[in-house]
Amino acid sequence: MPSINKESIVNFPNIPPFPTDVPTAPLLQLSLGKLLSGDPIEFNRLFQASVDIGFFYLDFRDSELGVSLLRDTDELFDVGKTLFELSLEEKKKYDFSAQNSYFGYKGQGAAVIDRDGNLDRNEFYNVRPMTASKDDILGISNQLPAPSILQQEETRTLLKSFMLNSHKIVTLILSILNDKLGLQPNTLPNLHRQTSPSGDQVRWVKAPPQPLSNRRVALGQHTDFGSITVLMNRLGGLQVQLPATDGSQGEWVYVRPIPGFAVINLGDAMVKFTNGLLRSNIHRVNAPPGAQADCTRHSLVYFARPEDQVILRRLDGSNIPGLKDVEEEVCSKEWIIRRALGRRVDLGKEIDFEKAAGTEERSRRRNLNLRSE
Ligand SMILES: O=C(O)CCC(=O)C(=O)O
Ligand SMILES: [Fe+2]
Repeated sequence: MPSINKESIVNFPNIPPFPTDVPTAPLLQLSLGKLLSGDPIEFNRLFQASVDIGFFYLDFRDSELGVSLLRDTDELFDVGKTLFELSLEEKKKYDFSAQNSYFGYKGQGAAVIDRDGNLDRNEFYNVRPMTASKDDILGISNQLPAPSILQQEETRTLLKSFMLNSHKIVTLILSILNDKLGLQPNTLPNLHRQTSPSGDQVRWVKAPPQPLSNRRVALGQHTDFGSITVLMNRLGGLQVQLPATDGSQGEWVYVRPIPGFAVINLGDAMVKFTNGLLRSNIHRVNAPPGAQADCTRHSLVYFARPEDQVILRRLDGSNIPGLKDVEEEVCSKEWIIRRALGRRVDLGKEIDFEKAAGTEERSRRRNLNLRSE
């Protein structure tokens, strides 16, 4: 058993407890240690969670890989706090959306979150991938300017470690799903090589406390546009929409952050690769519940997305349902740009809310693959 000496692995320091009287999502808690050791029961649970809701907890405490990620997460939370403390004027220098890039900074209120035109209430900072072969966190294609904290050697080493280790987890999950889907060996991992250009990124999210009289959703409901998301949360606020069983709107429930665990979810690419067998569930970030609402909420996310040129369409696996309709031919890069920038209000373009949508309609439909128990 790896040694655990960081307090945040046992509890989250300096934040009020998550309340006990709000509805929470009954997500499966999987063990990274068991997945790494090839436990077939844990493989089955992973597949089931991916079909049923597309969200699960992953216990990072029981393997060296997981503990290393928890340590990096603690330090990267601190980097994120310092990063967002820069002046707005400075941060805006790193907003590259006008260049059709979704890397860098997104200010609060830069995107619409619903059809009524309400604006988001959080800042993002997205960094480019670190590849195993190229020693540059800020680009495997063209390098973007970055604030000095991200250029420091220490931060780069930390980001490199976090990206490489997160991607190991992503590759493990993809290989397990690959085999359950009856795909040729390594089909899914080979569409996500960290050495190729892709939309992989690390994101820091910051949402300040909202005014008492007007607390609402900060990050609008969405499905993630990539393949696998590794999310590190401390404060509540994340909510998933449970699959509805009777055609009505599913209930919104909180995902309670658990110390030592990541929240993993599947994105649109997995829906498209499997013709809807796997689920990319709708989620959003609401004001944190109870006393937590008075705190500033930070989160750290690793997004793994298919390589830029990969076409998002059904893969030929023996357990993947056949197609009834003709599929749209869209590559990963185009899909990500459409989704990531399609709801930005600061680009001088008219917003077509529906056009920037993902696989929500599929997620909203009752998943016919749901077990009947
Ligand atoms: O901050 C969170 O908990 C979730 C963020 C999220 O869903 C996203 O960035 O796609
Ligand atoms: Fe998300």
